[in-house]
Amino acid sequence: MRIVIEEVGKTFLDSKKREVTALQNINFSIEEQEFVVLVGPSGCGKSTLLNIVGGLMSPTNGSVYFEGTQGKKPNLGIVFQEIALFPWRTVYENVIFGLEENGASKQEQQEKGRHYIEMVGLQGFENAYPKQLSGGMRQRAGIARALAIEPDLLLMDEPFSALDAQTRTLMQEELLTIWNRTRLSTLYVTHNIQEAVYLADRVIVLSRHPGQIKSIIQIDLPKMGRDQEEYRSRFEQYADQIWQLIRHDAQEALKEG
Ligand SMILES: Nc1ncnc2c1ncn2[C@@H]1O[C@H](COP(=O)(O)OP(=O)(O)OP(=O)(O)O)[C@@H](O)[C@H]1O
Repeated sequence: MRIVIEEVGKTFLDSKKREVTALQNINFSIEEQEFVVLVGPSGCGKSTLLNIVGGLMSPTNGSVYFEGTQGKKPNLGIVFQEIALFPWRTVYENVIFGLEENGASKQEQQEKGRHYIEMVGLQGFENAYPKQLSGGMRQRAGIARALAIEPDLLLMDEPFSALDAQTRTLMQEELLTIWNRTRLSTLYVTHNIQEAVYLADRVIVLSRHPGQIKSIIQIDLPKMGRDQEEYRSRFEQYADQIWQLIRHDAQEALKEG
């Protein structure tokens, strides 16, 4: 599905009731089967924008259109950094949660539950509870739950940032493999530039105060296997280009704490 973000702005009131413009004049689209990554320093409005696209927050200005839904509510799969699994449900029960909510038949729940548990590599853990799983496994379960409803758009907000570096690298690889099988339109938030270049078809770089689009960069590297030796120098060029765009804002963010 194609999603259009048009003239989106968001203003908050801070603790002293002063207006803070978190987002201003945001225009971009997420094309059918496109993986778009939002990147920018702390406080540039990445999460706010993701929440607005996901309908969890309303914009002060502008709109988000889901093309072809004819006014019907789009189906959204959401994965957050904090693993929001229900602790009292098993992996299987967590994965089929959205299907139950959508009124899917028991047979559909079973088929899709099994399919997506297998896709994220959690077969054998269907009856485990979240507390019995490692952080990486919990994130896999969260991803399976988001995928099971076969969403029109997959939204991911720093899904791997609480994981250790090695698990994170492995999960990035797995996410690409999963994405390659599902080809879902995806909006992914990170402040990790390497992760952005590794995953994205396009990287949207945000500046802060107010959060605006600084640049949109198409990553012209093959989608799979970008970390191979032959692409290393182009990979690093993209990463450097993005860092140069963010550097000043990141320094300012650091000063403000
Ligand atoms: N509910 C709120 N009330 C007031 N200000 C808010 C609220 N939510 C966000 N903000 C402000 O809006 C700006 C953008 O915040 P947001 O969390 O979207 O940024 P971010 O890029 O996701 O940051 P980080 O990378 O640190 O998570 C910040 O200045 C933040 O303080």
